[in-house]
Amino acid sequence: MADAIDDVAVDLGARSYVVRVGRGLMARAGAEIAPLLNRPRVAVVTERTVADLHLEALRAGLAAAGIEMEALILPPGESTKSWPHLERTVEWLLEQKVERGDIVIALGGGVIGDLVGFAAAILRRGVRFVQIPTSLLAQVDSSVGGKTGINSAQGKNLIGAFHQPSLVLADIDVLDTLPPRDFLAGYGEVVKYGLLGDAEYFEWLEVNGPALARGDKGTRQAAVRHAVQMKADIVARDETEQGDRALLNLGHTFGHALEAATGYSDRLLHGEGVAIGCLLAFDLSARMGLVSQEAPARVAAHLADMGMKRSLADIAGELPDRDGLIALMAQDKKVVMGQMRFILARDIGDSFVSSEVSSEALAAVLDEALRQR
Ligand SMILES: NC(=O)c1ccc[n+]([C@@H]2O[C@H](COP(=O)([O-])OP(=O)(O)OC[C@H]3O[C@@H](n4cnc5c(N)ncnc54)[C@H](O)[C@@H]3O)[C@@H](O)[C@H]2O)c1
Ligand SMILES: O=C(O)C(=O)C[C@@H](O)[C@H](O)[C@H](O)COP(=O)(O)O
Ligand SMILES: [Zn+2]
Repeated sequence: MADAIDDVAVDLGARSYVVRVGRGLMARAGAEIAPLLNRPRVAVVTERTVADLHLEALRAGLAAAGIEMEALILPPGESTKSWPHLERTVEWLLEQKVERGDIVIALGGGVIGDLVGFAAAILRRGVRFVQIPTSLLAQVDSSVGGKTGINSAQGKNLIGAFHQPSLVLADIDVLDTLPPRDFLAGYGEVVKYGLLGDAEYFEWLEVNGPALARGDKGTRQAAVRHAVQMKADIVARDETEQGDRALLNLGHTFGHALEAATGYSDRLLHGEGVAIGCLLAFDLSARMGLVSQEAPARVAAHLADMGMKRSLADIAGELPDRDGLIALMAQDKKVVMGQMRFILARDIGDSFVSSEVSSEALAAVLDEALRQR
């Protein structure tokens, strides 16, 4: 069923595009994408879980506008964001004779969006692509803003490019099939928006998070639209992260190190690492006297209410020691002249980028977090 669609513009001059958020967009995908096409065919890259649930709906939506599609189906999971699958994707797109004027479609969560966006960025030195995000995380975050790439054993997303999509179709109905764990991981990024720059949104989430988790469609559409609007505003100000965009990295210096430490496996999903990392960033800010102790307590209480992972104790198996974690954090892309930069908080909804983090405070926060395991 097609209800009202919310359009969020990402204003980037010649690279501007629209993020459409609403119900029934998959069935209308052909009509939405047709104006971008030079010829009525597209190449779709997806993964097995999403393909089994949603690929035929996309095929039908495209066929309704006379558009043919070929599909490549990759394995699901974070380890797909890697050189072997990038190579396979690029070679397949070349076999399909995808031309510079064609459109590639990324149908899936953030793993597929990041991988396929990067493949599109390097294919014939750049072809256009459309994001059809199917996870909560991908709808509120990864499908917007043009960060694309793959992981390295050295660290998260260390190989990639900025390559903006030409259109994003966030059909909120596809989230009906998302497993609870993946919903909560995506919710980690949702909460991040409130924490980094919008205390009212955080308050709204404290009230409405449970309805969102229960699948209420009005709440879902409002939550996704607001997050996308926040991201669009930040990206429009700072497309390539020279300044403000780094705020979107709240929790990620910790989270990415934990993902590398757990081998990009399902021991820790990206959004879970972000939620744990946000709380660690608030703990660090409190230890540095930047924010009151009540703030991290309130963040922890909301994560607990939602049944989310929130501490290192929630990660199964071995973790590196404090220095091992700091070594992983030192590969972060925000490092400047060897100095780590963190997103810290003055309050809920008031974060900032800082290179002035005392190594004693960082060590103390990590020691405390590791002691709780
Ligand atoms: N580019 C960016 O700005 C950006 C932002 C945030 C995160 N990311 C990246 O996104 C990735 C995480 O994204 P994710 O959480 O979507 O992971 P994901 O793509 O692995 O999807 C999560 C899980 O949900 C399943 N799934 C997806 N859609 C489904 C649906 N509709 N129904 C049932 N199952 C479904 C997938 O098969 C997978 O098992 C990480 O690699 C992270 O680094 C990128
Ligand atoms: O879009 C951004 O900018 C973000 O930082 C969003 C993050 O949620 C996302 O995980 C991003 O991929 C992290 O970027 P990275 O530059 O730290 O790899
Ligand atoms: Zn993220």
